Amino acid sequence: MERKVKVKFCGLTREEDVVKARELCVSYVGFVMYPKSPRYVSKERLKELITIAGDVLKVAVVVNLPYEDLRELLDMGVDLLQLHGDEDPSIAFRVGMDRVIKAFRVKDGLRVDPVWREAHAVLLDTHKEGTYGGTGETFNWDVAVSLVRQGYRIILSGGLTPQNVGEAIKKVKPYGVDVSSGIELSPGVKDHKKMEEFCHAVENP
Ligand SMILES: O=C(O)c1ccccc1N[C@@H]1O[C@H](COP(=O)(O)O)[C@@H](O)[C@H]1O
Repeated sequence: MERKVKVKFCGLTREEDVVKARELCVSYVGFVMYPKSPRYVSKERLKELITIAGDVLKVAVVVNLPYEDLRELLDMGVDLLQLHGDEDPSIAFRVGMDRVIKAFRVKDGLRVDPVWREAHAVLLDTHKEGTYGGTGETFNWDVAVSLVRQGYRIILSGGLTPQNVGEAIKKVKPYGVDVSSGIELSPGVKDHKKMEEFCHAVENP
């Protein structure tokens, strides 16, 4: 039997969007803890949002934070840390590899250290100079196909939308798919119709 592709909705900032995600096909909700992002949520806001996320896995998206801050996020009730910067495996081993989604911003010549196979998953996003994520742009999915074939548990991200996610799933066969700007009205404000359409497209690729 075909395995169901996991869905992660990322960059949530509003209660109503978390509630809507719970009602849909979503396994993970992500909150961006990077202060320069237009989708940034503070720790206080994170606390409020994770209390309404229910059984959905709660992911804190972070960029190059020190160990103490990562530990604090886990202690607050976050299930997984999405390391979206230039983090070294050593910090992931310190917090627990099974609590880590390691994000890579894909560009030519990307090399993934095999040690990241031990992480919960490897997330592939689009590389764009001057930004860490949320670009809304796709990358060459052949890179993802190759890593899936090498046995990595891949969450495909970067520019996914209700229109292209079916094609992406058929080509890459990822463990999961992740979307932020493709289901938005504006940065941090999700469009409930697009959220529904995204889930429909994942379930009917
Ligand atoms: O969204 C951001 O501003 C952001 C900032 C810093 C790190 C990651 C960020 N976003 C992540 O980027 C991917 C892809 O987003 P998109 O679908 O292409 O818009 C996703 O995991 C976001 O959480």
